[in-house]
Amino acid sequence: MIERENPYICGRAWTELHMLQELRMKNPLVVCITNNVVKTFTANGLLAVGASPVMSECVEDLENLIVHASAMLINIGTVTPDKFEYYKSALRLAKQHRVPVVLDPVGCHAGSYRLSVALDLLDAQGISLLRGNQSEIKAVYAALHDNQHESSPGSGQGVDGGQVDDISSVIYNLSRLLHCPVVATGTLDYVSDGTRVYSVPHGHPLMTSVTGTGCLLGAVLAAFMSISGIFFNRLSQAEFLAYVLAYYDIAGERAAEACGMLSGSFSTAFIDELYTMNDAVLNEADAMRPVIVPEQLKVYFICGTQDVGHSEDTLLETVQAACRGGVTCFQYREKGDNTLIGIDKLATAQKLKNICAAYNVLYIINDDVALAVAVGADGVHVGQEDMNLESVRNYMGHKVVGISIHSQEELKQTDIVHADYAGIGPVYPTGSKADAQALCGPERIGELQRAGLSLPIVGIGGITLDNAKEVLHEGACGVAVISAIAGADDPCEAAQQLTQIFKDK
Ligand SMILES: Nc1ncnc2c1ncn2[C@@H]1O[C@H](COP(=O)(O)OP(=O)(O)OP(=O)(O)O)[C@@H](O)[C@H]1O
Ligand SMILES: Cc1ncsc1CCO
Ligand SMILES: [Mg+2]
Repeated sequence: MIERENPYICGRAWTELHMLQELRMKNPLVVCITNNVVKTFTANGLLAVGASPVMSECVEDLENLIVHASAMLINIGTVTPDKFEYYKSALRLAKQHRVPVVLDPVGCHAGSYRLSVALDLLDAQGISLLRGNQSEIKAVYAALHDNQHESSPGSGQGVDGGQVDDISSVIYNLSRLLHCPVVATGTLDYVSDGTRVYSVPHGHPLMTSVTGTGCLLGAVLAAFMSISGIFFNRLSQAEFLAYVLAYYDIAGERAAEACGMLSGSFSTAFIDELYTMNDAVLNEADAMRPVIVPEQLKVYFICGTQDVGHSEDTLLETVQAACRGGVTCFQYREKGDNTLIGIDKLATAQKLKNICAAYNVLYIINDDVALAVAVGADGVHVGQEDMNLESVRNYMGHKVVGISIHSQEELKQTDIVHADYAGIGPVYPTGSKADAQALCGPERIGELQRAGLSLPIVGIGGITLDNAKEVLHEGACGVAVISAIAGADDPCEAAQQLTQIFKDK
């Protein structure tokens, strides 16, 4: 986290994260129902992190343990029909006792029996987090999304996986389908809570040269799930999990150095690093990076009190209705005469954050970087006239940064590496922006892409149900609207109709 004074929090800065300290203080009991290959490594790894492991193999035993359990891991690595029955009973017991469960669908890309086991467990609705390598996660998504699993012959691979091209979209969509966060590991790790997506640029290839680093990660994530609640006023679920991944992967990097790059010694060195690491590493490192997937930008609603008769109540009602209608992203933009400032703006921004959180809607603040940091928004959107992009990135850290671009000249002047998505417009005439630039038409989107703009793009300005499709056909991932929703008689219905254009695109 960045240490910097913020006018909205009266000179206070972010305090440090103490995730490891909390975990070690709690010393959570993690019940592991795991495969025969990795039991000792998993138990030693959990002890090194500061959790208390117990491996359990039958319901009679689990009925006693569950009363004291803080978390559970179900890893299907050496599944048998009998064990499958046990997993189902374990899941039922965990649900009864409100114990969070991490599912590791080991090898489900390699064999259809494993896949059907993983799908049945997910179908039972008690899984709190799904963690697999990228190939496993992709197999689960393909089965649920395309109904492919019955005929799938398997990949012909072992339990290890490869890289998957569109893995960030896969985990975002899968997390929304399953209503639980999803972690996919590989060269980069990815996590989504169905609202945000982060990549974690850490780890070491040696982590794949010993078996069980993924399996242990599932157990470590389970341990951290047991303390996640105390961080939710500061971190989203996705950020919390990304910090756990960063901790784990940085331990892998340090272990690779320490063991002289030898795979046999790596396991021991890795346990040592998990044991000696402290919270300082999370407060300094480039722990995670934001990822914007096209689906997050589909229907992007922008609103402030100026758009709804200067009434805070109407603003909150309108945003709630839009969220109910299915918008994927909301930007709080308070701009113009007689709009909210200072403490009033802060209070409204906080209420809007709570509404977005309740509906899995990405929450972005317009222009006001300090406000975005103060309320812990998911990101900020800035124009060409605002703070320069590199400063915005430094201030926002791993949060999303959006930038408005109107022309090729502006694209050339923009330090685009610091942005995560671009807003392009005005594509059509609009009455919602007093200082709007010259009309650029939807063609500008394709033109800027051909000129090298590779960020996800949202079109903006005068977009309605009637012209929205042209904007998508030009290459935008989504449409940003103000009046099409805020000015509608029924904002919920207006939002719903805009989401429909993606169904028959
Ligand atoms: N090429 C790589 N470079 C850096 N780190 C990697 C690489 N591949 C995997 N990792 C790290 O290794 C750990 C395990 O991920 P992996 O995807 O190998 O899991 P897995 O296949 O389920 O492992 P297993 O089933 O053997 O336990 C993660 O922390 C991940 O970040
Ligand atoms: C190698 C292997 N086979 C089944 S489980 C397992 C451990 C890594 O997932
Ligand atoms: Mg695995």
